[in-house]
Amino acid sequence: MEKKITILPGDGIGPEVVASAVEVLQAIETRFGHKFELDYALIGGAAIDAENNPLPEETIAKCEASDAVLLGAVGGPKWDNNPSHLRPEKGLLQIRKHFDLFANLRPVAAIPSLLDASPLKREVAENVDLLIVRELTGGLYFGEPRVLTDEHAVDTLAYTRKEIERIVDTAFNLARVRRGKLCSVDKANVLDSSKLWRQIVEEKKAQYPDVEVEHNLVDSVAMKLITNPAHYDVVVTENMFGDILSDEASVITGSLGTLPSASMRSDNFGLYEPVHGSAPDIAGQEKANPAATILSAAMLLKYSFGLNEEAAEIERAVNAVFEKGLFTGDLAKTGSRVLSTSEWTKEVLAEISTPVSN
Ligand SMILES: NC(=O)C1=CN([C@@H]2O[C@H](COP(=O)(O)OP(=O)(O)OC[C@H]3O[C@@H](n4cnc5c(N)ncnc54)[C@H](O)[C@@H]3O)[C@@H](O)[C@H]2O)C=CC1
Ligand SMILES: CC(C)CC(=O)C(=O)O
Ligand SMILES: [Mg+2]
Repeated sequence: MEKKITILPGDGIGPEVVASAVEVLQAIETRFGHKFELDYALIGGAAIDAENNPLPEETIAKCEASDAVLLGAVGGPKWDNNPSHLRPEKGLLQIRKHFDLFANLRPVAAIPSLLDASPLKREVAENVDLLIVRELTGGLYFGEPRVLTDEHAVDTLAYTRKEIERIVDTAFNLARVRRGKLCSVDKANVLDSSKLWRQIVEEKKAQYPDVEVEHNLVDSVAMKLITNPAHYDVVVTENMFGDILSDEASVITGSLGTLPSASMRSDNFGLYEPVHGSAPDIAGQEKANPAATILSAAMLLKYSFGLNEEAAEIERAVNAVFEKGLFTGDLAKTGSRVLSTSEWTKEVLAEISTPVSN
């Protein structure tokens, strides 16, 4: 198969974890005989420094000419005091909006060999297999008006019926091919946008009689997600609620460095990125865990290219390295050996180039 992928390394640990994922994609090319044409472009702080624009036209053009996009992360203290139109995060929000990537899929599954790394008790973390479906192009991160003066600031949480319907349909369809359970998360006791959200989920229920639906308020979900995460199958929610809950869910696997994501629209085009940010505290030190980005590349192969066997091979290789007890610093136990980003990546590459013996 011949495909074009735009690579957006971004800032902080972004370039480090993306380099790992690119090596893994190249190993998959070799092993399975595909051709992935990779084209690099700027986003975030790196793009502000080079072009004074967090999302240059050239980056958009390259992504438009590709079949999928792989992104690292954006942001860092260097740009923290920039005006909002020159913030690295603005570039990320803009690219999601430009490509109408309304469905952010964030799977969180317990990894047996990491159960000791999780701060949760083994019996709480094991058997977790949930999918957060986060609305990504509306809600609090995009609503107008926005105002910022020294005396007054406004953010707006707004949704149209169409925006809610399409993310809710996506979540119902994912629930029916998983375990048939959907939890819609809102704040309908306070927010009118949540009242409409809940009403639409109720209306849609009849179209999906095979899916069991519950409504939960976001504050109690924040508690239940770490006291009883195995309760959840598919969780659908507003943009910022999903952002917060998915970082929280990283305690289930023990590190943000393990959680991948896919940002999709209705066709096969997608942008794939780890759930974590640019981690300035460990950037440039070879400390980052590249698993989340490597697993995001696996999601890319599966969702955008339909390469299920290749994606499964990446997941197998990552799990095999964990099972050998090989970890970067975020997951290593006190006193045990810590692998650098590139050492850990080499272990994954060795797994992929060694066909499994049965
Ligand atoms: N998608 C994106 O590009 C995102 C960008 N950001 C930006 O990133 C910057 C830093 O934000 P933070 O709140 O610190 O969140 P963060 O996710 O970058 O880091 C939070 C903590 O997790 C650790 N961590 C994150 N990824 C890791 C990995 N792969 N391996 C090992 N440890 C890892 C970091 O070292 C840090 O202690 C900010 O500028 C923020 O705006 C934050 C979230 C998402
Ligand atoms: C710019 C932010 C919304 C990025 C973020 O935290 C995320 O998408 O997880
Ligand atoms: Mg986030």
